[in-house]
Amino acid sequence: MVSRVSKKTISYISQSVATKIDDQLFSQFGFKVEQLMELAGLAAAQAVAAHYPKGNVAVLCGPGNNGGDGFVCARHLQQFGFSTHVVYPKTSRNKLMECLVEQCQKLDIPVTNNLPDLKNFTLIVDALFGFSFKPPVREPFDAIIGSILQSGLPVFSIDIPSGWDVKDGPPADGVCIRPDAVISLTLPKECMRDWNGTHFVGGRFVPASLARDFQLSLPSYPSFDQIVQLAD
Ligand SMILES: NC(=O)C1=CN([C@@H]2O[C@H](COP(=O)(O)OP(=O)(O)OC[C@H]3O[C@@H](n4cnc5c(N)ncnc54)[C@H](O)[C@@H]3O)[C@@H](O)[C@H]2O)[C@H](O)CC1
Ligand SMILES: [K+]
Repeated sequence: MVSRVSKKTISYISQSVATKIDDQLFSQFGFKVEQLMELAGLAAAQAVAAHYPKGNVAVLCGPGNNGGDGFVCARHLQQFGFSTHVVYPKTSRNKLMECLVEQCQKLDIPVTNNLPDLKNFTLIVDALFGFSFKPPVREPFDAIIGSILQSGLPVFSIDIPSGWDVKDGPPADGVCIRPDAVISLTLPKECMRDWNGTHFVGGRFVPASLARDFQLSLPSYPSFDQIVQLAD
């Protein structure tokens, strides 16, 4: 059972604060992106495993670090006994992403540019875009999101439902993910203020001094838990 934390006790942060926190974690606190991505992806996998029965999961991975979280999540879900398939429409030439692809392939997790036939899947994990998304969705992602909406499958979004404006949330008429559940990393972004669906928080790595500097109210994680679930 994942511990509950009231949404009223934690901060909601802007795109620029989220970016500055990341920059400080790397430049002032000695972290490598791989370390934070591994913790973020593991937290996402734990939230999926807590909320859904084992099944056949298609993990949509975008070209940035949100996509990186998705690769890590797919790998951990496979270890947890889920069957996972990564959809990676736009290959990044950066070394970290190449290693993440190889790690999944060596675990016999298929990594394809295109969507597989979704009729045999039970869940979609959305790791297309996170807090650096700038609307509107550009191709080929618009068609992919359209297919996901048509599939009717439940979607679990990592950090931000893809296609949502990081501040203002879902576009009135644009293509975007309509999630069943979300995990916010570090803290929820502003677009999540009015979200009343299932909402986890993970990313238990922010040093207390950084939280003080940014006046962040972080969730109080119990014991050695890596995720909490928000309640009213
Ligand atoms: N401290 C933390 O919480 C950590 C969070 N992590 C994850 O990192 C993402 C943010 O990653 P970033 O690389 O900055 O950007 P994104 O992955 O959000 O997306 C950028 C990527 O997407 C392309 N893009 C942007 N807008 C569009 C568009 N309209 N259409 C198509 N493509 C678009 C852009 O070109 C980039 O390539 C955060 O959300 C967390 O998930 C870290 O893993 C660790 C620390
Ligand atoms: K996402």
